[in-house]
Amino acid sequence: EPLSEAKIREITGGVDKDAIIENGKTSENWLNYGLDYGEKRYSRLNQISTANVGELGLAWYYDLNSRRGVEATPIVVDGIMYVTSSWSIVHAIDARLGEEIWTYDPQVPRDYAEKGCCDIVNRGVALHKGKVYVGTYDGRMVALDAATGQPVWEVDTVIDRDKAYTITGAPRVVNGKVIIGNGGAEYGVRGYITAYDAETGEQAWRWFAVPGDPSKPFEDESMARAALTWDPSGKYWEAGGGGTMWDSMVYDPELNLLYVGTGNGNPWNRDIRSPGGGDNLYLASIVALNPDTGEYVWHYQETPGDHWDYTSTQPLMLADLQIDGRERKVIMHAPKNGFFFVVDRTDGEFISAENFVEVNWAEGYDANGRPIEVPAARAKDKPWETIPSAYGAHNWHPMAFSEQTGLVYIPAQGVPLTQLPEKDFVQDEHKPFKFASNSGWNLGFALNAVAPEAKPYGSLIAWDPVNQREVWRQEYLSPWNGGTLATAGNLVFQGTADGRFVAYDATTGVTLWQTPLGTGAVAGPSTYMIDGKQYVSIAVGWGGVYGVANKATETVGPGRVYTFAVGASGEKPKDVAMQAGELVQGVEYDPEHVTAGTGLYVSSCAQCHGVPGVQNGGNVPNLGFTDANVLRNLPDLVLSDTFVQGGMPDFTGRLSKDDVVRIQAFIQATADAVRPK
Ligand SMILES: O=C(O)c1cc(C(=O)O)c2c(n1)C(=O)C(=O)c1cc(C(=O)O)[nH]c1-2
Ligand SMILES: [Ca+2]
Repeated sequence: EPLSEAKIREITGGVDKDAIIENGKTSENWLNYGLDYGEKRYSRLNQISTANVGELGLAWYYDLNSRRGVEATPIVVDGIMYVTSSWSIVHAIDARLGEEIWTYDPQVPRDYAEKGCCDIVNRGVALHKGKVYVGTYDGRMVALDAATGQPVWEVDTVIDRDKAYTITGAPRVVNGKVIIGNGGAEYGVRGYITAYDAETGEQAWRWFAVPGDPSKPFEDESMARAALTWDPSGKYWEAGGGGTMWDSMVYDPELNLLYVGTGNGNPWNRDIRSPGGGDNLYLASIVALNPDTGEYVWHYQETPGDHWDYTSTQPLMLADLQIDGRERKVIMHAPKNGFFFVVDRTDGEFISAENFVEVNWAEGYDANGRPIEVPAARAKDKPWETIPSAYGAHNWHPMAFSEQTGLVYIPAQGVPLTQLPEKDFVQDEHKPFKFASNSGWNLGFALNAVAPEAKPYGSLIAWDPVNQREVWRQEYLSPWNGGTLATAGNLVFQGTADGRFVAYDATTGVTLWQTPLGTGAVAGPSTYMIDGKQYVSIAVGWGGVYGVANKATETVGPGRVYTFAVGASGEKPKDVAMQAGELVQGVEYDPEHVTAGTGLYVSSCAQCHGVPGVQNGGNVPNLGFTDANVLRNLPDLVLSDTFVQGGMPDFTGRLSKDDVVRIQAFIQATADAVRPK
């Protein structure tokens, strides 16, 4: 029997601060992005355990009708699930049956796709007193009636529509305010976070992560102090500075503090952004704010003077740990820079940091919490192989902390990359070989101008945060594996890049159960009870920044939610086998065009399509494996709106027909060069 609107109103109407805190004692529901306010993703449910996890079967699946990245953690209350798919589309699902209640499409203009760095993704909704909140890719915050999916209010979060601001993160609701940060620091924006009254949408406060033009009054004291750490000769405020808070926000109700992770600088290259050096506050930091006023309380900067896209937006986690015989209220964090941080969340005091993967930019952290840098990592005239790279030793994929084992389960990785400082950099200039600059990127580095030596890897690391050491590790076929979930059944769940959903023994790392998902999974799973039975759900849909151009599965499937229960025996839909890619052949070209074509490909195509014939294509096709007729027609296709509905720009006015002929030459020549003789 379908749920009535009245029933949905009654159930969702009860979701508020008290309900989230109360739910922390049982984990019956999944009411907030990371489960509880501290976002440990540790469920107290233990009906599914190491003893019976082998009997998990498919309860239901639900098609999200999307072909791009799905990064959302399903929110569930009393059998009602809310999840998002690509293009910020919201699905309300009856989780008893796996059937649609409603969907809401915010109609993001498809040509907005190129204004975000990293796929048209969304990490999910917030739920509060009968309303569902979604941040849209084009930067709006929309409140929906949880029973009908009808918009109740909508606000534009973007302060300057000439800049490439996006939203990909899940909003959080704290003390009756819905809070969201924006993305855009690869392009050149000034990062900020905004709180709106959850009932009306009226703006309550806004906090900027970096200072604006120092010749004008600063918004607050924290900006005045931050400005002292930037060199104004670089006119950082014209590009915006960066510091976008595009993912993590956690809340401590006792201390009434909101913690956010801030992003990288713009451009990435500090020598351009702030020529005289400086820490460039508050880039790559954990910042504590008063959630009622937006006032700055304290910060801890993990990567002073960021130069490598070492964002600190990765999921933060609050726990109470026994350290040196004392109980400490801490934040645990594994940002892109490869170190695992434990910080006192009452005042931001540094407790410890150890690298959880190989790193080459710093030797460690001193007692004051400053990195001991390797000088060559800031070489001005030489290429530097970044380990970890801008993909992060850990990215947005949520980690989990088991209160049973005391271990943090980190989706860790390495994706090889070199960066070479760019000469004669001009902000917002489209220039051949300047990566993605025809879509507005500004890095101040050439990427992979020199081939990296490292090999890609992906691992699940079980990390002891007190002793700062690895306890066990699972190696994967590929980087870019999904978020983790820990449960009181002594289990860790994770979806993988190679298309499996796996349950591990949380203590030993032994694989206890796995099932194919048809496509790579990147999102975090959730678990909940319905009518006395425990379920585990995961939203799949391969994508995100690594997933647009690479994949590790032999099959492709649409975005789906899969839900599992002990003893269930539902049938999985058939996976579609990938057509084995054949390198494109026989398109005539002028070899003299190849070098110019390479530069234009790097500035216009590589961000999504990857290296022709070398990468295999992710959720966007690799052009080395395209049909010869498509490649012959490339000028017509690129200089038209043919693929705009899929998110590809019409390059009319930004590339000439001659330019595209050169790109065509590069693609065919590269396919010929990599073809086995
Ligand atoms: O600087 C930014 O504003 C910004 C935004 C985003 C985003 O909103 O998705 C990502 C990144 N940076 C980023 O550096 C990054 O590695 C990344 C990966 C992803 C993803 O969803 O897979 N988003 C982002
Ligand atoms: Ca970034």
